[in-house]
Amino acid sequence: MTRQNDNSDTGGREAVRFDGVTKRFPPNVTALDSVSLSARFGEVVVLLGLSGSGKSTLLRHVDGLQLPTEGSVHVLGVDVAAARPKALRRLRGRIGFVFQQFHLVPTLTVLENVCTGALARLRGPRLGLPTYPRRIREAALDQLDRVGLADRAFQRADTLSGGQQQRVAIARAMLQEPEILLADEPVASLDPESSHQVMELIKRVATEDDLTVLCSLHQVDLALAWGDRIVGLHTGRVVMDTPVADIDHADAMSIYARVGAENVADAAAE
Ligand SMILES: Nc1ncnc2c1ncn2[C@@H]1O[C@H](COP(=O)(O)OP(=O)(O)OP(=O)(O)O)[C@@H](O)[C@H]1O
Repeated sequence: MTRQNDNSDTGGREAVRFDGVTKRFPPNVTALDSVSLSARFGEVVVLLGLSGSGKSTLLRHVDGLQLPTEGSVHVLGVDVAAARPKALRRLRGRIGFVFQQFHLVPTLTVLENVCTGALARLRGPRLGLPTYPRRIREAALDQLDRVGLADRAFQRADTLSGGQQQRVAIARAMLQEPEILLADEPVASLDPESSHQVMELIKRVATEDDLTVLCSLHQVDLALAWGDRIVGLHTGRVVMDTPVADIDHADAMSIYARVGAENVADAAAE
């Protein structure tokens, strides 16, 4: 599926834009410091940085879970801080999430877990697979097929491996037909092989669906293998914003070296 984007509400090809975003938490933490960046449709942007550098805070600004202390965030053409509750709800419906801990319901079947991705679009609670409309069940099965797990549809979610559970979580997110996918350390709990499989899948769905992905990672090799662009954060500042094609492993590692990172920031400012 290739989405035809209506660029009238997306400000051209930008799906996400941060302009001078600073986020402070009391009493004196600056989690984001004058962050400006943008992400285009279909682009996989990987956020790298030390623990505490601001990656999760940045992701939480995309769906308005947190609002900037200064600056602005535009997502799919919507000024997130200025959006009314209804507009914010609608915007959130266009954003999918994948988390480190998968957040599946362990006792439900794999297929029902995927179906829950449609809950925001359905009225009223759903208890049990038959309570979902047939078209949702079929679409969920299609998404499971896409992530290579259609044959596991009727197993309990907790009988799957970690890598498989994350693929189910991606199928659930994709059932929502999002335009943006936020992935907060999606492979942090996985072994190296499963990590590559999950990142390969994220890259594939992004390409197929013209989906914008913002994904925080701690593994430079995965960022280089599956990202289109790397944004490096260091104490809340963007110290690198570079297409993957233009950097090598050593360049990317400089994000983690305090002195190296500051040099990159200084060079970028010159
Ligand atoms: N709600 C909050 N209240 C106070 N401080 C916060 C809050 N959320 C984040 N912080 C602080 O903001 C800074 C950035 O945190 P954030 O979680 O964004 O980093 P991170 O790069 O995602 O780290 P990790 O890789 O460990 O997940 C940290 O100093 C953190 O303690």
